[in-house]
Amino acid sequence: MSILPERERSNVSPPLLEARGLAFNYPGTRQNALHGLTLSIAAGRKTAICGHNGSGKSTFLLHAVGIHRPAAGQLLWKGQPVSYQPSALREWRQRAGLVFQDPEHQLILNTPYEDITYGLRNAGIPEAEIRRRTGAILESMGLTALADTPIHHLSLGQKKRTALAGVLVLEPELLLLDEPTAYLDPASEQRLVGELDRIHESGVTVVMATHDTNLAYAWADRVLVMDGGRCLLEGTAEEVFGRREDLRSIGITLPCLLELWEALPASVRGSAPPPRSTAEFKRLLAGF
Ligand SMILES: Nc1ncnc2c1ncn2[C@@H]1O[C@H](COP(=O)(O)OP(=O)(O)OP(=O)(O)O)[C@@H](O)[C@H]1O
Repeated sequence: MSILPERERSNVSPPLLEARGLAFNYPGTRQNALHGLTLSIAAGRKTAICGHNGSGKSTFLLHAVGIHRPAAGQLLWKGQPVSYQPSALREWRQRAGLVFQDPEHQLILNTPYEDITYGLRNAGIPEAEIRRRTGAILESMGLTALADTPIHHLSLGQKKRTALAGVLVLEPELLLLDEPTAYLDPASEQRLVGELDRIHESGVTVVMATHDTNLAYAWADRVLVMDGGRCLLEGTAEEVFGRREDLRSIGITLPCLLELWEALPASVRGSAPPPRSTAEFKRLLAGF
């Protein structure tokens, strides 16, 4: 099956991050985790990367912050090939931050305060500035009261927010999150999505890898679909989720809202574009 990635059409400036033909396999494995992966992350947008287990989403994110290095192909940052020299890597990881799926893999110190300050100390930021930035990020993430609580006493949602704070405090241009809502209850998920929207509104480009097509459809303005280490579809949420047969053929479920919308008689749907949220759905139905 061949579904070619759609080209970025509207952006004249180069993408913030671009992967061209990346190939990668883990030591001791035969199958390529990335297999000619070509995709672009547009600056200033909210991008969701969808794909089922093992499609290569996490492996791409690890390339996006220079933790893995491709065996073939190239990564470009603002149109320039990235460098793997130690000083360039350090700078790259301040501009692009990754929040891991499991906060246990990210949080290494004893308390949120210690963990959040760790990255700033490594970056050589003066102590007064460390205190100012850490206080501000703890406040904005609702973690001030937990600043000195042992990490192992925090709930999963609090650990996830701490891991996110530790990345945000470095003021990245690009924030990447691997399955940020996994295992969160609906209220914690809603809170996290609200936080991601505020971060995006402050000018940060946000990318999340997720299995959850409902979330991707409601949240993202660009969606990429990966399968077998490649990017098969790339476009707006409407464009990508409009490719129903392509998605079904690789086992990706359509967002519930779209399924429901399509189940309505054409006379009810009229010419309105499909709703992106439950509230919008209700508003459209109330019009009939
Ligand atoms: N540390 C590792 N060692 C060996 N193989 C790995 C390792 N990590 C991932 N892989 C393999 O690489 C491929 C891509 O995995 P990856 O974790 O990138 O996919 P994913 O889309 O993020 O999956 P999931 O949604 O389950 O997290 C899979 O075949 C996986 O088994």
